[in-house]
Amino acid sequence: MRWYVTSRITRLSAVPHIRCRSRRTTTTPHGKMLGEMTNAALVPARRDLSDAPFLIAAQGGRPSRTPVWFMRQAGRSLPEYRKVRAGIPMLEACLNPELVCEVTLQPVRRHGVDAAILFSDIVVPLFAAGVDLDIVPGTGPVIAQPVRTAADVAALPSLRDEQVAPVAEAIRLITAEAGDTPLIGFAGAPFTVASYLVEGGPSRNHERTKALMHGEPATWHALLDRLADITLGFLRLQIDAGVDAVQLFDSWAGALSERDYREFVLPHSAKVLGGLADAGLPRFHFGVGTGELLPAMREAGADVVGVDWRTPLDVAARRLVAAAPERPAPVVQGNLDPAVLFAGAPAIEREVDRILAEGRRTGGHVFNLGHGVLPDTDPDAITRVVELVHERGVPSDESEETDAEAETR
Ligand SMILES: Cc1c2[nH]c(c1CCC(=O)O)Cc1[nH]c(c(CCC(=O)O)c1C)Cc1[nH]c(c(CCC(=O)O)c1C)Cc1[nH]c(c(C)c1CCC(=O)O)C2
Repeated sequence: MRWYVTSRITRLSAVPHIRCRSRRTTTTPHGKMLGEMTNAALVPARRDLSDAPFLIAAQGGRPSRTPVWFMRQAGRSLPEYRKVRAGIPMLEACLNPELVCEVTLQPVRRHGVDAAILFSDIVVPLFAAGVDLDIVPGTGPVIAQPVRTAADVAALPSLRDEQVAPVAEAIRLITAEAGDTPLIGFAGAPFTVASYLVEGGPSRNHERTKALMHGEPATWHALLDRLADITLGFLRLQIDAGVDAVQLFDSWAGALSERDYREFVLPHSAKVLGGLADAGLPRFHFGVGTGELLPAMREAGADVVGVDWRTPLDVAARRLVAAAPERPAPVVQGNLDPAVLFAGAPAIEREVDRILAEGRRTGGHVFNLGHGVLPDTDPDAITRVVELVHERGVPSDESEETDAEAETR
């Protein structure tokens, strides 16, 4: 039981720079909050966002402008984030609805991005389920007792909805405040979450993870199956609470060969993404260094494939078309190198123009970085990218055939 989360909410309500206010009795224990939430009368109607460029592009339509948002847009690059987070541990922040709402909306207010992404972390559902872990500043998630045996896997707790009720509450606050800006929900994919659980923390080579995968495949598949269930449940809760799209982060999948990805990872990510198909929301799927995996990641059930800066967007689109010529032209997301934001205005303009041109030769483009915003990034550089994308990312000319369309002909 982590009642401190709710008691902290009460204190935060008195802090003037938090704009998001819960109208619910925030001191209510989680169990009671769930009781209230499952009452259909309290669930707000989903917003009509049919004109939102982000959702139109994600569905392969032609938006009025190229939509843009940034992975890790909420976070340490923003002084207003550092101010509200001061003294509050990361996981505690992620389970505080008012704070989550505030931090999620900060980059929307400042930069004018076309989508908000829920402020959370890939280990939040594990933490909420009772796994002993922490997010250590400058390091990332650290697991007290790494999961390495069949007995460890069997001992993993399941996730009950009431344990992440503060996340659902945060989503309701955000969607009430966000006007016509779509909200992206997210979760870590089974492989990337497993990597933290097995290694015990961040890892360069993922050697223990790969040892389990190859050495004890039955234990590996049991672990990923458990994680797929937790991830699917967490994303379903987010969808029920009102998110407008979801992104599955398989950040470290690029460490795998395509063969290993297909055998050891794809079926479990497909369980998650396939399990959300009936919701009818765009599903984004992203990893770093995944140039060789893009078709397999799409096959796992992605509507939009995220691409890091190593693979040009038009090349990515051609690979996706070649692998699945019968499918609609692929929609891609990306892929400005986050380090370019440190390179000054001329370099930023040049790179934005190049990426917009490459994005026109795909079935649809959602502008983003190739990975998350780095903590020391100048926020003005981010705002400038948004302005440039909105000014120059005109919709592709209807008469102009994209490379992807030409290949599908
Ligand atoms: C691998 C991964 C993690 N977390 C996440 C991933 C997948 C995405 C990716 O590849 O970047 C997902 C994540 N984590 C966070 C978000 C926020 C939403 C957004 O604005 O995109 C998202 C989408 C907040 C966060 N998650 C974390 C922070 C920093 C903590 C802080 O501000 O104190 C934020 C804003 C902590 C975290 N959590 C994790 C790392 C590597 C770190 C950074 C550690 C550090 O450098 O301090 C694990």
